[in-house]
Amino acid sequence: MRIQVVDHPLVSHKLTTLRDENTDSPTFRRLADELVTLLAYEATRGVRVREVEIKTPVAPATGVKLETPTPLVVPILRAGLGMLDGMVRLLPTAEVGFLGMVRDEETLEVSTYADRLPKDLSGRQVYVVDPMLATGATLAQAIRFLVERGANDITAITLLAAPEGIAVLENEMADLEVPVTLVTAAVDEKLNEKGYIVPGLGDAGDRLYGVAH
Ligand SMILES: O=P(O)(O)OC[C@H]1O[C@H](OP(=O)(O)OP(=O)(O)O)[C@H](O)[C@@H]1O
Ligand SMILES: O=c1cc[nH]c(=O)[nH]1
Ligand SMILES: [Mg+2]
Repeated sequence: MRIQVVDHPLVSHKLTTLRDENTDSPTFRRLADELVTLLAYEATRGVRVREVEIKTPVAPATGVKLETPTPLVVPILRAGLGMLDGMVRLLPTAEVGFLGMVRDEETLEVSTYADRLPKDLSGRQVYVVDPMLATGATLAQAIRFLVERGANDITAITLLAAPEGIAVLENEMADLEVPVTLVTAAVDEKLNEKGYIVPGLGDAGDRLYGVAH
């Protein structure tokens, strides 16, 4: 698995406010949206394009257009929804598939409650977005679903990642033929005994949308 930590002062600046417990929900949503735009710019460096010939008002020119089928963006509900608009702003022609996944706060086991992915992802390039990579169980399961459907190039974009979760993902992805890239704004120190990222930002879904039961 290729890992890219986006090291940029604007990313660090926005992330600091995002982490702050005094940041309210509207500001949190705006910052998550702004951050994903910056991360997506880096994450889409490998987006597939094809050469095209065009004519400018002055002369013929060679350029590129996004290859078809265009990439699939997959937000993991709930918190991943906070990163969707920023992604499709950069990739307006992308299709969107949804995965609803939740981890049990006691056991940290993950269950999938919604699967609205295209049935056949053969040869597709997929960008999966979720702000938090904690134990890694959620992203590992999501990536397995995508590979089973035929995706052949997967990039996960997160705001924060824990070293423990990265290790789990690397282990899970070791025997996959499919290239997987992780793009994140920061790798934090550790997980606490409740599986929360330290220092982290708390529960991303709750901070975006309110406490869910
Ligand atoms: O790496 P893991 O240990 O699996 O944890 C990460 C997951 O936890 C959070 O979702 P949560 O289960 O809180 O659901 P929500 O988005 O509905 O709040 C987060 O958005 C990730 O999906
Ligand atoms: O710190 C964490 C870990 C998992 N999910 C979150 O929203 N926050
Ligand atoms: Mg949550």
